[in-house]
Amino acid sequence: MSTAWRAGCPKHAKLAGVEGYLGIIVIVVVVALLAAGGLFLLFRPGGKGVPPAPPKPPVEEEREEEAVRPPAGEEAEGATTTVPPPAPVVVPPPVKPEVEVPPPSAGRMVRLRARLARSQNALGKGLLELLSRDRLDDDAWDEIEDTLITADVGVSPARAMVEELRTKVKVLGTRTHEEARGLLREQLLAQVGPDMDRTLHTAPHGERPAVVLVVGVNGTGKTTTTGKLARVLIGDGKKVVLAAADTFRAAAADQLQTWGERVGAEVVRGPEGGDPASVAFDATAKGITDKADVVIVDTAGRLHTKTGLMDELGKVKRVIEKKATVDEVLLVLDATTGQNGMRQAQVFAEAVAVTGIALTKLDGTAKGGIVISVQRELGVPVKLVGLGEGADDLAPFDPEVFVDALLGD
Ligand SMILES: Nc1nc2c(ncn2[C@@H]2O[C@H](COP(=O)(O)OP(=O)(O)OP(=O)(O)O)[C@@H](O)[C@H]2O)c(=O)[nH]1
Repeated sequence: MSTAWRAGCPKHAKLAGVEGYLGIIVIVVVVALLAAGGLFLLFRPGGKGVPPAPPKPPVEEEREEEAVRPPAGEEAEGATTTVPPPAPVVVPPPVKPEVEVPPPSAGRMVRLRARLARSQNALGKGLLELLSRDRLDDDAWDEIEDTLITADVGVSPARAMVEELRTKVKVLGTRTHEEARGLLREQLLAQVGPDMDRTLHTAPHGERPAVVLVVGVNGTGKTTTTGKLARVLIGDGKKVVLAAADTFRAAAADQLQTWGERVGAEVVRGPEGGDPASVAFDATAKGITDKADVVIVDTAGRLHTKTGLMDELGKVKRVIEKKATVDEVLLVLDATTGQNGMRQAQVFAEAVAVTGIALTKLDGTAKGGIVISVQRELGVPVKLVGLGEGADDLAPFDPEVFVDALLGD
């Protein structure tokens, strides 16, 4: 039945009216349901209206991600997120080694006297024991002489000492331990030479610094002594420039550089294998410009031929003397090398006019007598002694403190 037909019949017209109402109600309900659904979707917790709080990944992960994030230019094409520019990299300023203020040198040997314990036992105590005997026959005197020779005193100084002691003991007759000690002290001191001039000449000459040339065989402690000496002088209030003129070994220059940085001394160095004289010249010039008090020149200690050595050290000295005066030529000698070391030292002494000896490693030998023999053979005073590997283990040599340390209290 068509709709036109239903409208024509009254029953059907009533029915059509009811159907119309129902349709409207259905439409209203559907619309209401749709509206409610939409509102629900819009306002449900976490819905589009309230942006979800960004998930908080663990802090560690975030850092890792940052670490691998490529630089802005390398971002993948098409990426829409804007990455903040990388934070500027802060490069910490180079750490300057702390400059140490060394203690002044006065009284150092007294502080270090315990380091002579080895020599004390072998030389001092041994001799004192022999000399304190009631009866001193020829054998006892021979033993005294042997003890002196074994301790590197040297044959002729040992004989001279025994002769003197024999005469004194005869006059004195029986002696107490104290008297024997007094006798020995007097004799040892006479041999060490209490009146020798041991001044280290480091006073500047007007505008020009004093120059100290350090020579000696490699391994004797030359570079270490140069560094320690710089500390001694700086501790005494002087301004120091160091010259790394041992250009044959880069390690020697590095070692000196480290010393310089620690104590606050400028270090002048040249290219490896370069001319040592040119480094010495530059350092002297720097000493003048910087108004330094002292320039210390660490030279190479290659023991080739005497002529070669003479030429090399002679040139270094001549070149320095174009600008200043060489006030000291310090020969570094290792006390533990005995007669062999002495022969090598002699070659240096013949090549250059040595003015003083720095006797190193005196703490490592029982043969303290080397102080006596080296002065006698080279004819120059021991001015400095090395009594350990520490930075402040170099002391101006003091004969009385030395002899007292040998004999013990
Ligand atoms: N026990 C002791 N060791 C010392 C003393 N002086 C130096 N030394 C040590 O001796 C060694 C050699 O010292 P260096 O200064 O390198 O010797 P060098 O003569 O300059 O030798 P090169 O650098 O090869 O030219 C180092 O280990 C020093 O620490 C000292 O008085 N006592």
